[in-house]
Amino acid sequence: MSSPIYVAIDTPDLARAKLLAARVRNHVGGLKLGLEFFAAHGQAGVREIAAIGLPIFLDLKLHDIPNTVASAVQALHGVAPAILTVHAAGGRAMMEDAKAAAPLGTKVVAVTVLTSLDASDLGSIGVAPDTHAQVERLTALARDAGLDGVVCSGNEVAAARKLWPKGFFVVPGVRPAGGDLGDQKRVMTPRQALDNGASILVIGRPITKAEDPDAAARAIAATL
Ligand SMILES: O=c1ccn([C@@H]2O[C@H](COP(=O)(O)O)[C@@H](O)[C@H]2O)c(=O)[nH]1
Repeated sequence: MSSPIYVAIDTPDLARAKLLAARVRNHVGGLKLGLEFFAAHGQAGVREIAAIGLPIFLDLKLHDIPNTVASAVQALHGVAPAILTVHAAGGRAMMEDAKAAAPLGTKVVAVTVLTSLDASDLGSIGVAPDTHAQVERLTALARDAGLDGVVCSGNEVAAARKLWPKGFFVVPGVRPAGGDLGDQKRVMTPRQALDNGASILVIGRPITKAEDPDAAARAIAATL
């Protein structure tokens, strides 16, 4: 079985992205490319990283009116990522149209509550300050819209899976015990996140900022 670890290759530097991907490729299950990389290198860059041979998770977190999101998803057929993200807050119609426009075989998953937010952040944007309730609400919406799964933190993944036993659960905000949190607020260790029901773990800086990224990836994999 392949590793549940997807490494977030968050850099606008193509040469560094390729180097990081090559260094970790034997210890992880996939590579995640996000806004930082896509804004700098677009689909041509995604194809260069995909050539390494691991599944690509394209984390664009699309959030717009349904027609715009569906057109953007349609335009991604040239790279056909294994996983693609939209924001659940875009609503049911947006998620339905995104899934309908996606290439066959691409899992479309919805971001519920960003792992960089806590209850008081939700309050500050006019949402009831309860991250669990908001994740549950948006998980049910994504399920009913026909998506493949959701993104949430390890704190909510067990409750989300209860609502959607066959869903695909992506968990970022993953830190080895005692690791630097950076801007993440809802975090969990890799082992705990898997035990709680994560399908895959997204791990960036604990690997990419380590002095020896392959050793860091190996060490995390050994805890699973
Ligand atoms: O809620 C979310 C959704 C996506 N992410 C992304 O995951 C990685 C995490 O990187 P770390 O360096 O391990 O913190 C990053 O690419 C985010 O864009 C998230 O963190 N939380």
